[in-house]
Order: sequence, then C-alpha cells, then structure tokens
Amino acid sequence: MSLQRISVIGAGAWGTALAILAQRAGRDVTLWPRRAEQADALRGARENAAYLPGVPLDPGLHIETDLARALDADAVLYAQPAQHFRGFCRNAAPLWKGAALVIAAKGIECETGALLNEIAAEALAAAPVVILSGPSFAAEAARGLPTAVALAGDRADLVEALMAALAHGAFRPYGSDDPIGVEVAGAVKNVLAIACGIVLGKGLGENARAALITRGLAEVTRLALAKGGRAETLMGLAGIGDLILTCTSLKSRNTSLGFDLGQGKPLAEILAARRSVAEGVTTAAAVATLAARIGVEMPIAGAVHRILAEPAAIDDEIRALLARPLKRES
Ligand SMILES: NC(=O)C1=CN([C@@H]2O[C@H](COP(=O)(O)OP(=O)(O)OC[C@H]3O[C@@H](n4cnc5c(N)ncnc54)[C@H](O)[C@@H]3O)[C@@H](O)[C@H]2O)C=CC1
Ligand SMILES: O=C(CO)COP(=O)(O)O
Repeated sequence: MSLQRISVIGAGAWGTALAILAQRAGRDVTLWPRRAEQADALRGARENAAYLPGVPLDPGLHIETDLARALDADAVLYAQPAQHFRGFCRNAAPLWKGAALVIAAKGIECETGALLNEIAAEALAAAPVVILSGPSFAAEAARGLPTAVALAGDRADLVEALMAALAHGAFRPYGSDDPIGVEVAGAVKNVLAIACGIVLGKGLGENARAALITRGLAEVTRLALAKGGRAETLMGLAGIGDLILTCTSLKSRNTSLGFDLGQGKPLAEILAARRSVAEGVTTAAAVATLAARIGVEMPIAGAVHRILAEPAAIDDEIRALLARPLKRES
C-alpha cells in the first residue's frame, strides 16, 4: 500500500509541522487551515508566523480551504484540538473518499469522556484509524531535530504504510498495535504535565515532580488497562516518553500553564494571554468523567481537575494528595 497524498487538518503548530515533515518525506501534501484568512497568510508569507514561526513552508505545499478537496487524499492527519474532533468528523463524513484517518490530537472529549478513536467509530465509521502520539514538540520536529513517535492501529498494513510514508531523516515513527494505550497515554500526559507545572510553580521541588511523573504513570496505566490498552505501551514513546518530555520542560504549554497556576496567576488570565491550546485543561474534566464512570482511581488527575475549577484550592489539593493512605507501590 502506498500513501502518497497526505492531507493535514489544522494549521496550528503541530499540523504545520506534520505537513512539513510529510513533505520532506517526499509526499504530496495538502494543509487545510480552518480559516480563510489563515490560508491567505500562509500563502503570502510561506511561513506560519502565528503558530510555527521561523520554519519556511516549501512552495510545493498545497494550502487548501475546501474541505472536500482536502479530504481527497490517501491519508488525512487530524491536528486540531481534541474538543473539535467530533465536529470535524460530522463535517467530513459525507465528504469522505476512503482515506485513512490519522489522529494526531491528544485529548479526550470533555462532555462525554469519549476517546477520539471512539468518536471516529461513531461519527466517521468509514475511516480506518491510526493514532499518532509520542514525545514531539512541533518546533523541534519541524526544524528537523531527531524525533520519534508511535503510530498505532489495528491494521498492521496501514500502520506500516504510514510509517514508510512519514519517516524521513531524523523523524522516526515506530509501529504499535495498541491504539487505545497510545491514545490514552497521549491524552492524559497533558493533565499530568499541568500537575508537574503546578509543583514547579509552587517551588515544591524536583523530588516532588519525579514522584508525580511516576505515580501519574501508574494512574494513566490503570486507565489504559481499563479501556482495553496494554501496560507495556505506557513504557513506550507515547507513555513514559511523552511524560519525560512534557513534564520536564517549560516549553510544554501544559506544564507552563501549571507553572503559572502554581505561581498564583488566575486561570482566566493565563488562558487570555495565550493563542495556543493547552489540551490538559479540557482533558482534566474528561478524565474525571471517564475515570468516575469506569471506576478507575486517578487521584492526581482528579486534583488537577478540581484545581482548574478552583485554583485557590491548590494547597488543599496538595495536602490531600500527601495525606492519602500509605500503600504498596504496585
Ligand atoms: N504543538 C505541539 O508540539 C504538539 C501538539 N499536539 C496536539 O496537536 C493538537 C493541535 O495542537 P497545536 O497544533 O499545538 O495547536 P496550536 O495551539 O498551535 O494552535 C491552535 C489550533 O487550534 C485551532 N482551533 C482554534 N479554534 C478552533 C475551532 N473552533 N475549531 C477548530 N480548530 C480550532 C487553530 O486553528 C489551530 O490549529 C492538540 O491536540 C495538541 O495536543 C501533539 C503533539 C505535539
Ligand atoms: O504533546 C506535546 C509534545 O509531545 C506538546 O506538549 P504541550 O501541548 O504541552 O506543549
């Protein structure tokens, strides 16, 4: 199977980086920005000055505003925020021409607690789905710095074809047959990154952050297992790999948002000062809904959810986490 025509939905930092990477890998690439003004700006500047400044766009990159034309591809990579995924599926369903759908967003639907692959199965059933996740800051990947990601799906032929279509130079996709584990890992790490940012912002130290990452890994593993994923996936790129990247760098939008919260800034002020998405904010609520529904204990994600609703509760939440009953590590 050859996947030559690749379309990318969403011209934020990640969508633009993926389009650049696919083009470098020799694919024929179309980038679909949501807004016509953004398309004009990209065509004019041949750079995404708003979301990925400093990385030139190759003249061969097609900028397309017509969704039907963009969907006429071998693979469509979804790289808009997770909360808009259902709307995308609904708009795309009548226009779908048989492409594979690659979900590159990292999040869980806030209102329902649904994973994005579950939404795709409901709202875009015609599309075979692959999840793309892993430790990958868009700015580094787009600059050609070494980056490895997981591509996970039930169809091995499709996963392998996508790996071949996207791999180039220092960009290395690894295959996986655990899309649920990979998706859960990528979504929940954003919530855990907010927790790590809070700890750093409050000056609680690096011991505390290491403990949070480790206990966070334990709770995301419980959720992945409960959803049908596999524990070893959490030890891979989408799990521990992305936790290491995101939770240890203030380049992460989620960690830096948590840092600002820890420093006492109001959430509304933090969000108002940003153009970029921090998926952990909405995914925290989604994880709380999902974990309660399926009976998975997720104390760190639960604390982040309550802090986002009431930032003044940070100290109480930290005290409560530290006062939990002592238990065995496993
Ligand atoms: N930036 C990164 O380094 C990486 C991001 N991701 C994931 O990719 C997804 C997209 O993130 P970024 O590209 O970073 O976003 P961004 O923060 O760079 O840009 C915001 C994006 O949101 C879109 N948007 C805003 N309002 C919207 C609406 N009403 N409907 C549809 N789209 C709307 C914008 O068009 C833009 O594409 C997220 O799920 C993120 O977690 C995954 C890996 C790396
Ligand atoms: O997912 C990412 C890196 O793998 C990007 O993280 P942030 O969205 O927190 O910046």
